[in-house]
Amino acid sequence: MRGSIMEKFDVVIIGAGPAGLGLAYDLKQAGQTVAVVEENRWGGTCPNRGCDPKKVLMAAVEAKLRSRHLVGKGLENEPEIDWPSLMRFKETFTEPVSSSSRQGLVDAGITVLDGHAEFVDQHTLKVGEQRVESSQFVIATGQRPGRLSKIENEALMQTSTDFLAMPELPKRIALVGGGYIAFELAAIANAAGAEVHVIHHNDRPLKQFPAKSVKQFMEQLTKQGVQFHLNIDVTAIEKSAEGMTLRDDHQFSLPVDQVFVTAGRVPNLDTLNLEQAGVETAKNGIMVDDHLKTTASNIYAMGDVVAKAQPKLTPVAGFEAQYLAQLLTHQSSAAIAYPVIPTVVYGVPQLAKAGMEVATAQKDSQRYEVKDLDLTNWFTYRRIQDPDARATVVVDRQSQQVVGVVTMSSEAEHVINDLTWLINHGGSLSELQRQIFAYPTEASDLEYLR
Ligand SMILES: Cc1cc2nc3c(=O)[nH]c(=O)nc-3n(C[C@H](O)[C@H](O)[C@H](O)COP(=O)(O)OP(=O)(O)OC[C@H]3O[C@@H](n4cnc5c(N)ncnc54)[C@H](O)[C@@H]3O)c2cc1C
Ligand SMILES: NC(=O)c1ccc[n+]([C@@H]2O[C@H](COP(=O)([O-])OP(=O)(O)OC[C@H]3O[C@@H](n4cnc5c(N)ncnc54)[C@H](O)[C@@H]3O)[C@@H](O)[C@H]2O)c1
Repeated sequence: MRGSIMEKFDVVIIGAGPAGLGLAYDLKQAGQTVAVVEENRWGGTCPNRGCDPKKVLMAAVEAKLRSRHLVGKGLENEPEIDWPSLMRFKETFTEPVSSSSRQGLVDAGITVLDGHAEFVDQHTLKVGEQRVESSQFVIATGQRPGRLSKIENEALMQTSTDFLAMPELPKRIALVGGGYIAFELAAIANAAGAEVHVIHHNDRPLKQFPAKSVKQFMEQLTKQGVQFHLNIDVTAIEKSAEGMTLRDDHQFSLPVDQVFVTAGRVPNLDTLNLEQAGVETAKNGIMVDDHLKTTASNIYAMGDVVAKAQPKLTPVAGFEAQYLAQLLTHQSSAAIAYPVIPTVVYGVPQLAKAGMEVATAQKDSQRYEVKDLDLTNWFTYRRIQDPDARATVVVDRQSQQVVGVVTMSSEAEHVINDLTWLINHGGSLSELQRQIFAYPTEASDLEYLR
């Protein structure tokens, strides 16, 4: 059966995550006819099973660990995390997301299509039994957790989505793969009382950050109780009466109750029938040019599904949506130009970075100065008794502009936003001394970054 054909749209967006939703509203406001297709929860990864629920759980972790640092210094006890109650609190955020995201589109006059989208040809999409025609398409289908198919009984491994919806906290947890997600989920489960193991296949977990900073970060998490197992290639999971045991091909054997795969995410492109539309892909996503156009002239892609050098994050997806809104409404024809993008690994402490890699600066020491600062005794960090607070700042010797930062502390999310703003505005460290920041805060401390 050919299926019914809907009206022809100006733009059809596939995927209702932060990228898809942002673009849909902007195009509609500019007078275009727009449809959005979603096969799962409206709102996408970030508010349903990513950033937002994770950060809600992190609020309890922050309260607990920050209290721990002040026991005997004004506080008597460290609070305990009640997992079921924390999850109920999290659900007050996640539960309404899908229906309110969908309804928001309907209220704005945007057509919503529930179901899996796949291309029939360059101008036609199939959503269930419906065929949808459009002048232009935008693919914003995001990523999903990658699997480790070579591991025996791999199906026993759960994903970050399962973790963020766990009604009960298992006693012993293993996370296989040491990236952003593993470190954050480890910090949460450990603070909530589980025995937590992070297993990584080489000696460079969190490889996006300098090895020295990752070592300092791991030392903090190890002191809290997280157990790291480096250079271990898990090859099998055996189910037993007590739970399950992870093994490698050598001596490694680890009994746990639940295992999560945290070994990277893969782009959602394999079931889109992209070859029918002439859209080419690379290993890490859909190939686009510097206008986010795919190899098909009327099809664009944005957000996590794109093969790109930039980190795959919500504000990057939002930035690309804003860019495409300008391009598709002919308000701009310029190539996309990303600002410096900050990233944070959440926990207590947090590890954050922005701008030039420290290793790149170290290779050109004539041009760049790398300042390594121990912030632990600065007022901000002493006040909250942060056990270890650090910053590495890269400065261009000639212009004195700050070009890169890595920082670890309980305040790192704020420090990195302040310094990313400085980097993007070509500011120097002395610029910070000419500002009046509210005192005493982490921002007013920045004048000591000399
Ligand atoms: C555990 C976790 C924590 C994270 N924490 C952070 C964080 O702290 N900060 C941060 O910036 N980023 C974080 N991220 C990343 C962030 O969630 C993503 O960068 C962001 O959601 C990308 O937005 P997107 O719109 O490109 O894709 P998504 O949000 O993934 O949305 C894509 C949508 O497309 C739908 N879809 C896919 N295929 C089809 C199809 N064929 N037909 C119809 N619909 C389809 C999907 O169901 C999904 O709803 C985290 C991710 C995870 C998993
Ligand atoms: N705070 C944040 O901003 C945040 C938080 C979570 C996720 N994210 C986004 O989601 C993305 C995916 O996160 P992620 O942690 O899944 O991926 P990741 O790419 O950050 O880390 C996965 C790690 O697993 C390792 N690995 C791969 N195969 C393995 C194996 N067989 N055994 C052990 N280790 C293995 C990889 O070497 C890699 O270091 C991030 O890159 C980021 O874009 C961002």
